[in-house]
Amino acid sequence: MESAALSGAQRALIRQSWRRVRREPEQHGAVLFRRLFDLDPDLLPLFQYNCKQFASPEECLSAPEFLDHIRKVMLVIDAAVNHLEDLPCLEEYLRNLGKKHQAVGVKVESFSTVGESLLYMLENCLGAAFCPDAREAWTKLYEAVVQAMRRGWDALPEGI
Ligand code: HEM
Repeated sequence: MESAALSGAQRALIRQSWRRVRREPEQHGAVLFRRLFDLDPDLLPLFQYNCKQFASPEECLSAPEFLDHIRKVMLVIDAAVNHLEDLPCLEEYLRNLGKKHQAVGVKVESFSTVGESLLYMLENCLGAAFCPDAREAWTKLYEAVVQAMRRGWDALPEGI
């Protein structure tokens, strides 16, 4: 993972903004996923627990299993923020996470929409404090995370 791309100032901006978000991960994670389903409603059917499909984003957003997924996503972002100086130590975990998402039918392109939703959530939570420099720093960090997950897709043999 390319950690060199993040400057010291960018790492500071990321840590500072995440301090506000991490206080209420479920609430902010729900803003992220509500936005995701607004931008791409076709992602809803990918979330099925015990083979049951959700009838609406609202139903999904109130299911305990999905709330667990929200917590898992926020924990991965938290881990990235806690390892800004050493992102490569997350490489193997993220590559495997990418593989798992491919296995449940996620398309790698959908992670761009997740990125847009993440920026939306940060703006929603931080307001004016989410300045253009902070947006750029978060965009770089998210890209590094997705690049590592993408390598999980690339790692699979063809035809699987
Ligand atoms: C298009 C967006 C996404 C979809 C459709 C999706 C879907 C899923 C599904 C169906 C599962 C398995 C069931 C579950 O554990 O709830 C899962 C697991 C998981 N997802 Fe996602 N996910 C998405 C984005 C993300 C992102 C952005 C992250 C973190 C950066 C993430 C982190 C995780 C984690 C940590 C697990 C548990 C993996 C394990 O069991 O080891 N997901 N995801």
